[in-house]
Amino acid sequence: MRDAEQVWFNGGGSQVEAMERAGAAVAREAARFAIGRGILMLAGPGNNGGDAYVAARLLSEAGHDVAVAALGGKTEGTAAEMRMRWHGETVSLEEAVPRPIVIDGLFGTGVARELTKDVKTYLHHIVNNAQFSLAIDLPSGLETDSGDDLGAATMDVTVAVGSLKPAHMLGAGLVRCGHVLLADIGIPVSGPIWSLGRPQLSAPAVDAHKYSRGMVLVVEGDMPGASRLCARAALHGGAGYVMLAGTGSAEAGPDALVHRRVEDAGALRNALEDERIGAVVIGPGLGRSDAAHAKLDAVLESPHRAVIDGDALTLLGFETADRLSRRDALSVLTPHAGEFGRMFEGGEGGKIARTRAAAARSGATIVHKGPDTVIADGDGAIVANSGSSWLSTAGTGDVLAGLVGARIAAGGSAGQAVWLHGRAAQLAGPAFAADDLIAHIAPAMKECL
Ligand SMILES: NC(=O)C1=CN([C@@H]2O[C@H](COP(=O)(O)OP(=O)(O)OC[C@H]3O[C@@H](n4cnc5c(N)ncnc54)[C@H](O)[C@@H]3O)[C@@H](O)[C@H]2O)[C@@H](O)CC1
Ligand SMILES: [K+]
Repeated sequence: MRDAEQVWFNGGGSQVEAMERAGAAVAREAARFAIGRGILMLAGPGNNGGDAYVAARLLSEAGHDVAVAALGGKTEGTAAEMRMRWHGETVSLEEAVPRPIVIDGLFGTGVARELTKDVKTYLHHIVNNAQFSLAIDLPSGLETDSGDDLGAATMDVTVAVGSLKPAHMLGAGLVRCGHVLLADIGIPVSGPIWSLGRPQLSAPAVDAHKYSRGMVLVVEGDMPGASRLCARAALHGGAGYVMLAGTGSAEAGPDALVHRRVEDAGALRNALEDERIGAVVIGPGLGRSDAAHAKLDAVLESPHRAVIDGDALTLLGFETADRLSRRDALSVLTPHAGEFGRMFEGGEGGKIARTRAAAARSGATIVHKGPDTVIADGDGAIVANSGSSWLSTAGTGDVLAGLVGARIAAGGSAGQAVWLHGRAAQLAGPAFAADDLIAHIAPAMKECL
């Protein structure tokens, strides 16, 4: 957004015009919710406050009852001009009395440090005593690139100005923002970071056969249930052929699943010689024995696309970037936060920046899981909000790994798998077990055809 604004200013756009548009967008949304109730507008010293003064003026002109509570200190630049154009009631934040509607324009993308105790106390008191709260651009006290909480209050609605910022989809922002509305202010925005939308998929071609649909080999581990969940998800994720390669202890599950006896890494290497394989999945229930390690080596040394999950990520540890950057074929890693930390310790910035850096170092696509899943590769990042907090149950990661295998074997993307997984969870409703999730993948896919 910062870059987009700069380009727009260079092309003759003015700060005043941008702020008028932002304030107008906020006033439009606020009016829909206010329905005649009194409005308290909180205004800070920067441009977020500038937006607030514009919105206060426009709402007041439209007949709303508006008071402004201004943060002490000097207002600068365009915001100062907008403050001068506001002729209504203004009190200090300390003096402000809560009103039914609160609009928070204290700080936006410019918040640079923890809110002071005083500001935080007043802000929370006012928001908690309002019937409805709306944040301009971001809840004040939410760090824009990481979603870190620097003292923000939880809002009902946040009007994102011009584009979504990472904090609308990451970390504490998931709770603090409430419902996010995106207001177009006529400034074109583009960049390498996206939010995940519903993918467009197509039905198999008329001449499709099981191998052209994508063959997925799932390496069975010490916990056969996990491998089986993964393989079943791959079947329902659209793969044409799914083979579970192991010692047969997982021999159960749908008859469509092909079991191949693979005792050790040597046998796995033989199985991996099949050129028809579209993707290999290793990690779900794999275990961390020497035998598991040897199987992982066999997969990494194969020329196939690979999905690396669970124990396989822990086995790789700090060698991940080194080993994966030597692979020619696509590798997709699906770590949760703990596994990510064991592979790529440290790293600067928020989840998006850290995941992009790890993708650049390893050459892999990284699906950094959580309620704010970040999918990064060399081209950029896509952020996905999970779809359902009920996904926080054992086995859902195995299902995702199988789905990623199915989609990349079919020439699709990890993002498709993440979307299908989240949507299947929504369709499954509350308190599902990972097994049940699989039955909802096909209905989720139907929405993409
Ligand atoms: N640049 C533009 O022309 C546009 C900016 N827009 C608005 O401008 C916002 C960004 O404006 P700014 O960059 O001025 O930044 P903000 O208005 O978010 O905040 C910056 C100000 O807050 C102070 N500050 C930061 N953290 C603080 C803390 N913890 N305690 C006390 N003071 C603190 C800073 O010293 C600075 O004065 C966006 O979020 C959006 O609302 C919109 O008007 C659209 C156009
Ligand atoms: K704000």
